[in-house]
This record gives sequence, C-alpha cells and structure tokens, in this order.
Amino acid sequence: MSSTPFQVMKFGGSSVGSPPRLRQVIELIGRHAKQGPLAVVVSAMGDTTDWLIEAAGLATQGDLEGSLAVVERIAHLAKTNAAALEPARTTALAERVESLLAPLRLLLQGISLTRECSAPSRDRVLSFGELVSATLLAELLTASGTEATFRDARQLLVTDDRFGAARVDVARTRERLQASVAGWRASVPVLPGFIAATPDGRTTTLGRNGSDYTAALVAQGIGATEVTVWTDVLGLHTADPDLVSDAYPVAHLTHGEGLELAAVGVRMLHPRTMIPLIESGISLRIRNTMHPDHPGTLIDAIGSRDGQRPTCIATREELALLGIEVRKLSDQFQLGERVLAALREAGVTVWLSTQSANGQSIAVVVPRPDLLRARGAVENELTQELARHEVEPLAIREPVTLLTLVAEAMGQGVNVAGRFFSALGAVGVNVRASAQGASSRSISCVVDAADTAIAVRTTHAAFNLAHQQVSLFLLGRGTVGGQLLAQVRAQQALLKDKHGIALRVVGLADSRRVLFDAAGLPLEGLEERLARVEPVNPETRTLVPVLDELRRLPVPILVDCTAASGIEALYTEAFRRGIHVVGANKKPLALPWDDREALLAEARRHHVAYHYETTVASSLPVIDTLANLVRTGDTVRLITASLSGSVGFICNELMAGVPLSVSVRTAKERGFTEPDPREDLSGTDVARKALILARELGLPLSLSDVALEPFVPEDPRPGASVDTFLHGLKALDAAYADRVTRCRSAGTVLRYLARIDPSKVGTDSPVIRVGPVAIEAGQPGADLRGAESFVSFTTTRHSDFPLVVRGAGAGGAVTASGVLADILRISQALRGR
Ligand SMILES: NC(=O)C1=CN([C@@H]2O[C@H](COP(=O)(O)OP(=O)(O)OC[C@H]3O[C@@H](n4cnc5c(N)ncnc54)[C@H](O)[C@@H]3O)[C@@H](O)[C@H]2O)C=CC1
Ligand SMILES: N[C@@H](CC=O)C(=O)O
Repeated sequence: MSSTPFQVMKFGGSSVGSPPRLRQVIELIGRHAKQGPLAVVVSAMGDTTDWLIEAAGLATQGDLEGSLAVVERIAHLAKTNAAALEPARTTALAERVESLLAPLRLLLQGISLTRECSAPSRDRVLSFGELVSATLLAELLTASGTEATFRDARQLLVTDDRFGAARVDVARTRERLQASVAGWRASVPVLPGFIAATPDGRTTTLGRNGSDYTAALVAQGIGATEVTVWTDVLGLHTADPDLVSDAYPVAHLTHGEGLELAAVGVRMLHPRTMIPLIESGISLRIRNTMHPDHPGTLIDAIGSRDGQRPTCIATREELALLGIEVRKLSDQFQLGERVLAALREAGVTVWLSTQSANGQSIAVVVPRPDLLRARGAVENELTQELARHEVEPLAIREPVTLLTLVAEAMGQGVNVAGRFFSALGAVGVNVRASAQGASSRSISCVVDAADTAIAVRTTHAAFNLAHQQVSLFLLGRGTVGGQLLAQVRAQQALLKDKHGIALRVVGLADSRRVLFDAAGLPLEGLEERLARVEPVNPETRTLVPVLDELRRLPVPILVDCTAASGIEALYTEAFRRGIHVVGANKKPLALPWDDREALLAEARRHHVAYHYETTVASSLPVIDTLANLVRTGDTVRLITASLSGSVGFICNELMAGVPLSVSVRTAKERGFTEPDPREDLSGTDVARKALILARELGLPLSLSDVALEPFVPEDPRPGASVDTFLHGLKALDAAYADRVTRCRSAGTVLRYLARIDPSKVGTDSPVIRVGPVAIEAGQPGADLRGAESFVSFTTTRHSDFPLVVRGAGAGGAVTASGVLADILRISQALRGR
C-alpha cells in the first residue's frame, strides 16, 4: 500500500452550484486523484443552505405547502446540475435526489404539524444540503471515470449536542478517521462538510465556515499534509478587493498570520479551522476553481519564501464601541475585569478591548446586533456605581469598523504604528480606539463605519504599494484639460511601472458639470460621459463637497485647466483640506498683491504645494529657472521676453502676408489663444505673465502697474461674442498689412514683447512694460518661429550672455505636458510619506 500522504480538497457551494462549475470540479478532482491519494469535502450546492433555512421557517409557521415548494427548488437545482453532467442518467439521478430528500419532506411535515423546529430538527434539516451534494458528487465522479465513494461525515466526526454550533470531540473524531482511512485509497472519499453527529448518532452542524473546519479535521485525522480550499477568488488578498481595487492575492502566509487574520474576521478563514492545521503542521491553500493553474495562497509554517511580506488588511464591520469611564481614580475598582466578565457572561463577543494604563477607563468593541445586550450587561454589573455617579454614563459609538493590519514580525518593523496612524490622519480619518497585538503580528484600530473604505484604501497604499497613488480632480476639459486627459491615459501604465506613480483621475468638471468617483474614473470615453451629466447653473454650484471627498484620497491634487475668474476661493478651500493645486490658470496669480500673497500663504500654512509653471510660457521652464536664480543668490537685472505664443504666432503670420483676421482665427484653432482671444490681443495675457514673473522676484506689483500697449486696439463691442469679435477683425486687416509693409521696408520684424526692469523700482518709470515693437533682424526674439516664446534673464552672473529659455510657448499638448510635469513633481516630493 502506498504511503504517500493524503491531500484534502474542499469545494464551497458556489463551486458545485452550476453545471459548468461542477464540471470543473470533477475535472480537477480527476486530475489530482491521479497524482496521489485525495479526500474531498463538499458544501451544499449554491444557495441550498439558505433555502433549507427558509423551508424550516415556513414549516414552523405551518406553511407546509410553501415549505415543500422550497424543497422542490432544492431538488430542481440538484437534478439540473446532475443531469447536465450525466444526461444519459437523468432519470436515475433524479430518483436518487428524490430518495435523498424524502426524509426531509417527512421531517418538514412533522415540523409543520407541531409548528416547532427544535435545534436538533433544524440541524437535521440543514444537513440535507451537504448530504445531497456529496452523494451526487461521488456518483458523478465515478461516472466520469474517477472512482469515488460517499462517506457520511456523521459516522466520522463526533460532536457534543450543542446543535447549531456543535463542539467537536477531536480525539474520538481522530480515532474514527484513522480507523476508516485504510479503505479510502482505492476510491476517492467524498464527505459532506458542515455536518457531524453526537456519539448517539444525532445529526449536528458545525456553524460558520463549518465545511472548512470539516476539511481541517479530516486532514488532521487521516494525516494529510495539505488542505486546499477551492473557491471563487485567486487567494487571500491583501485587502477586500471590493474596497481596494489594487488589492492583490498574497502568495504565502505563515500559520500565525492565518490565525491572526481568522481571529480578526477575514471571511475566508476561521480560527477553528486553523487550529488543527497548526497543531499538525498541515498547509492550507486557497485556490480558484476557475483558475486552477494559479497557485493561490499557501498558508503554512514557513510563510514567505521570497522576503516579500505584504501586510494584509482585515476589516470587521457592523460593530459598536462602548466606552466606560470611572469618575474617580481608584485601584479597588477593577473596571476592566468586571466589564469583560459581564460581557463574557452575557455571551457577547468582544472584538477589541483597550484599557487606560491606570485602569480608569475601558473601551470595548462588540457586534452591533449585540449592543443592547452588551450595554445591559455592563450597566447591570455597574448598577450601583452608575447610581452613585462614580461611573460616567456609557459612551456608545456605532456603527464602527475594526481595521487590522496583519504581517509576520510586524512588531519588529520600524515605525509601523506611526505609519499606520499618520496615513489615516493624513486623510482625515479619526482613530476611535487602537490596540497592538501581543503576537507582534497585528495592529488594530477602530474607525467610524463611514470611514471604512478610505481607511482601508489608505493603509493598503501606505503598507503594500510600491507605487505612490495620486488622485486628480481636473477642472476644465478644453484645449489643455483634454490634452492632459489624453496624456494621463497614454502615460498611466509607464508611470506606474517605471516610476512608481499611479495617477488616478477621480474627478472631472467643466463649467457646468461634475463627475466624481473616489475609486477612479475610467479614462476611456470620460469626456463623453461628462457631457451626458445633467448641467447645473455655474453661478450657484459649489465644488466644495467634492473637495471634501478628494481630501480623503491619497495625494489629492486639484488641477485647474480653466480660465475661470474667482477660482482662488476654491483653491483656498482646497489648501485648507490639505489638497495640492496645479494651475495653468494665470488669474489667481494676477490678483491684487495682498490677495495673491494671502493665497500663497494659505498653501504654505497647510503644507501643500501650489505649482503653476505653465502660467508663463506653457511648458517652458521659466518660473523654475527664475526661482533657481533667486534661490542661488543671483540678482536679476532685466527680463526681456516674448511671452505670448498666440501673438508671436500672429506676428509671424502677418510678416508672411497672412491677414490679421485669418491669423487670429488660425491661432485660436491651433489652441494658442486664450478661450477669449481678446485676452491675448489686448495684451492682458502677457501683462499677467510678466506680473507673475516680476512677483517671483518679490516685487509687490499689481496689474495696474503694468505699462501696457495692446497689440490690437480695444474691441469697441466688449460684450460681443468671440465669433462676432473675430469677424470684426477683418476691418483691421488693411491697417496691419500696412504696418507689416513698413516693418519689412525698415528691415525689422514685428514682435510683442515684455520687459521687466527691477532697476526702475522706486522711479517714475514703469518696472513692467508690455507692447508691440519692431525689432531688427539679429536681435533676440527676431528669429522666433510659429508660436515660439523666449525669456531672456540678464543677471549678475549671466551678464555678458543672458540666460535664455526658448521653445513652444502655447498649445494644448505642450501645456498639458507642463501641467503633468507639475503633478509629477508633487508626487515625487511626497514619495514615501
Ligand atoms: N492654450 C494654451 O496654450 C495655454 C493655456 N493656458 C491656460 O490654460 C487654461 C485653459 O486654457 P484652454 O484649455 O485653452 O481653455 P478652453 O476654453 O479650451 O477650456 C477651458 C475649460 O474650462 C472649463 N471651465 C470654465 N470654467 C470652469 C469652472 N469654473 N470650473 C470647471 N471648469 C470650468 C470649460 O468648460 C472648459 O472645459 C487657461 O487659463 C489658459 O490661460 C496656459 C498655458 C498655455
Ligand atoms: N494664450 C496664451 C497661452 C499660454 O499661456 C498664449 O498665447 O501664450
């Protein structure tokens, strides 16, 4: 006889709930049975257990007809599944199902007559789910060529008579299994999970996750080395994938980690199941029936093989926090002991308890449905002290969630608690209570239920993700915003894989519509999706509630690709919420000096970044260069610049003989102008840019200080639409053609330049001048092409040869790339925090 140890495989209800899944299970068992001895444990098919509970309930109400109709549903599922796999034996298998369910029908009849369903009767009713599935699975396996035999777990697993959650007599169970296993090698044993029997043969059930427990007990009893739980996920994930889209299956865990996770409520594991496995050194694998080649999660004595130790985040929801505090300090009180004993006595599970060092207060976390019972038990225990006002009235907080980080040797890691709490604090999650397990494998805290998702996502990112998550709320989906979305879409994978930055667009707004999803908006078709949102009145809408959601996400950034006036109020709200801002919009920086200073001070006060590199010459590194000059102690003596990509382009077109009206229209079409090109042609846009630069030098100037000569005279119809304005430009074509002719004959080029001369501070001459000039060939800026800009810095150190920054100064794609670079600067600066 072979001495190869057994493997135990357990299949849950969903794995055997439908013909395709059942077929996969039969194939899997067939394949593994060829490799070595195998024992199979199976749950009831699909929702059968719920249906049995329903049938028992109806029978108890005297509704036999309804109850038998539910049995019909159960029979139908079993027959359909069996017939789909063995069509040739449809009738025989249907008869088999009928004969298996006949005693159930009789039992329900009895219950309906007495209108009483005792705990033993209920266990008996529930047992039919597993009995049917195990019997059918054994028959279907044999028919498929894998010799299998139904083994009644009630003859093997011995329990006490606590019906509903019976306690197993491990020693007697082991004895029976050892005696029985000798005959198991020739034919795969198929055992019903979840059910067992008292020593006198009355059917019992094992409670929650009972089938996993059966598998662990069987493995222990027959000396198996591994239990595989086949389910519908790829393994135990680092966090609940419904809450965290980045959660991933963990390859290896130690038994200790598994037990810890089971203890804090991870649905897939139960402490009862872990104990026989740990005692007997049996590995537990969690695998997906639909992906049988995926290794899933292996839980054993060794744990991680590759040094990777991901932190699993477990949540237990629907809890209540009870705070009990003594008014007067006394070492006689033994508050903690009494409260815990009272709760134990009342049968209330305590998920977490923390006591103050002096024993004056205790906080306990209990299941929410047990809150009344828990409260009653504690108040009863402390009746006299409460009456004498020695104890504060109980403080109750509900619903709350218990969030636990589990990782081997966590206690030896540096600053684990600090990282945990600061990650939660950074997104505004209040920790209501906390505890670090003595095992050094876990640390737990209690948060409000409303904070569950954000708390899990944040801690998961802080502990498990190699990449930095960045959450973008984009305002504006026009020339720049639209290009930015396209660039994020194109760069997303590369940024994550190569640079460790995971950009997620969580919000998008235009002037009248907003879309927001904290989990991230799919970028494909996003603008079309926004266009379908019901528009609202821009005058009355507020984006502050969106900021309240944004602030709770990792590295939140408000990205302003609008030309909106008054948007600084939103920036201020963002800064106050710890949200960074990246803006292409010049208007907030051209506010009166005191307002602009107040805005920047607000960002500094809240330790957030405000980057606006693209406000001066699109993606050209102008502001950064200037800041570096100033930071390194250089003195800027003069800045001369062609700061308008659109007006520069128009000048070049005019010099090439294109009429003014046509060149302005082309500049707009190419995305060089402001949404309203009058902003460019009036010189206001250049004046704002020059002002932004002058202020970077610390000069407290305002727009009214700029000596401005427009490129095109003021529109006589300022309220007219952009189209009307563009149309009206035709009237100026001849005058501009004349001007160009004069330039040509003088050998000069038409340009629109800005000049910032700090030496004029304190004199009658303007520090900033903006206006059209005719410059000679060979002079800086004369040879600009298309929408090129240039900025020339003459400084103490760059005196003979000014430092020149030159390149494309306008356009959606280049500007968007500058905005993206600002976003990446923030995320890089925050890495690891
Ligand atoms: N086009 C370029 O080459 C450059 C543009 N910029 C700046 O970028 C900003 C955007 O320019 P474009 O994309 O060309 O403009 P655009 O007119 O093409 O797009 C503006 C977008 O902002 C939206 N919007 C307006 N008010 C809003 C509000 N209060 N909230 C949310 N969305 C709002 C509009 O619905 C539109 O989607 C402007 O401030 C411009 O000065 C900066 C550097 C270069
Ligand atoms: N309209 C602007 C765009 C960049 O700020 C320009 O023409 O330069």
